[in-house]
Amino acid sequence: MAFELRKYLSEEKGFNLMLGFIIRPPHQLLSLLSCPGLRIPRFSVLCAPPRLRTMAASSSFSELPLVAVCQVTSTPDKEQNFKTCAELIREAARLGACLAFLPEAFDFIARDPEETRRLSEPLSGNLLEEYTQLARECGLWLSLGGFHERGQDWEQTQKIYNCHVILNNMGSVVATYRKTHLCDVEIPGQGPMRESNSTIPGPSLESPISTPAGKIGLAICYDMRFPELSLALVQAGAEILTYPSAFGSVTGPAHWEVLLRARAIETQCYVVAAAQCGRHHEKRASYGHSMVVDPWGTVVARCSEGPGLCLARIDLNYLQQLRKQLPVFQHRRPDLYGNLGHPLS
Ligand SMILES: O=C(O)CNC(=O)[C@H](CS)NC(=O)CCC(=O)C(=O)O
Repeated sequence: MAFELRKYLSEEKGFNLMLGFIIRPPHQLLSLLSCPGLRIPRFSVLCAPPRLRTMAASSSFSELPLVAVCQVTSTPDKEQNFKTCAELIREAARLGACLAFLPEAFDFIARDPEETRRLSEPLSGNLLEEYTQLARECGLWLSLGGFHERGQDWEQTQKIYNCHVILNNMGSVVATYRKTHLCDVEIPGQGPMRESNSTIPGPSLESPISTPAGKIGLAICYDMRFPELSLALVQAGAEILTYPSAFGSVTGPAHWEVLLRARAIETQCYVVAAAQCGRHHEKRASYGHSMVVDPWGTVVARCSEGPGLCLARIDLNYLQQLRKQLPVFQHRRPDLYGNLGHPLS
């Protein structure tokens, strides 16, 4: 994959590339591609390792499903945001991804709750229709990480749901999850976050959804702070956990990577976190650092600064092997602390 991509970027796009290799236990070979001079769409690709065992088996590394993680700076301009996301999604399709992940608030980031309400749409609105067409045109599955959704109860409540939508490659909505933990926090230096001013918490968790890359468990941003949720999702069969985010610029450096890697290690899942980055408007900025973590806890792909995308291969054989070698789910003691993360009904 690295070489295909390298060839594509250097021959067709004329980019200068650096290729590096890092060898680390357990016998993983990381191939690193980085392209410092790129403008949008910019790539930072740290490819999931062609593990020696996988290489020895019949399936080759380049046959594993490839996923793309898109990083953007949403503003209140919905049309411009769509253009940026569409460009990244088309690039992901050209690079051979089967699934592209967009961050929370990929549709817009407003200046205040009033503007959030005004710009919101129902799932049956124009914006979702445009993404439906895009998914079809590109033949790509899409994780739309946090759509400001006018739900059934909009007329009474005048509040929205923060809705993670999965579209299949025909553009059909195959899963929705409405953010259950709302971010009402005040961190010095970051500006207050009062998500519940405009948003209603979702009523339920959703069963993981089968995709060409694996079974995806749905969550959003602040949800990553609640391991009970990730344990519930993995016990319901998740292989990939997703945390599309607009993470704060103060909590980001301290918590972002640590939380994502912890969720990956304790659930033995891949973790995909598409993030907002940079300044959205005068009052708000996000941390960025979109990444994919493998079930061992290794960051196998990460975006560089600014809008762009990164890619990773999902190796479910490796995941199964690791779960056998390190069987933490057989070692739990619910008699001592209850069954945190009940299986979903
Ligand atoms: O406001 C919107 O339009 C979309 N929603 C968000 O951006 C939400 C609520 S303000 N952001 C987070 O949950 C950040 C969590 C975070 O930063 C942390 O857990 O440290």
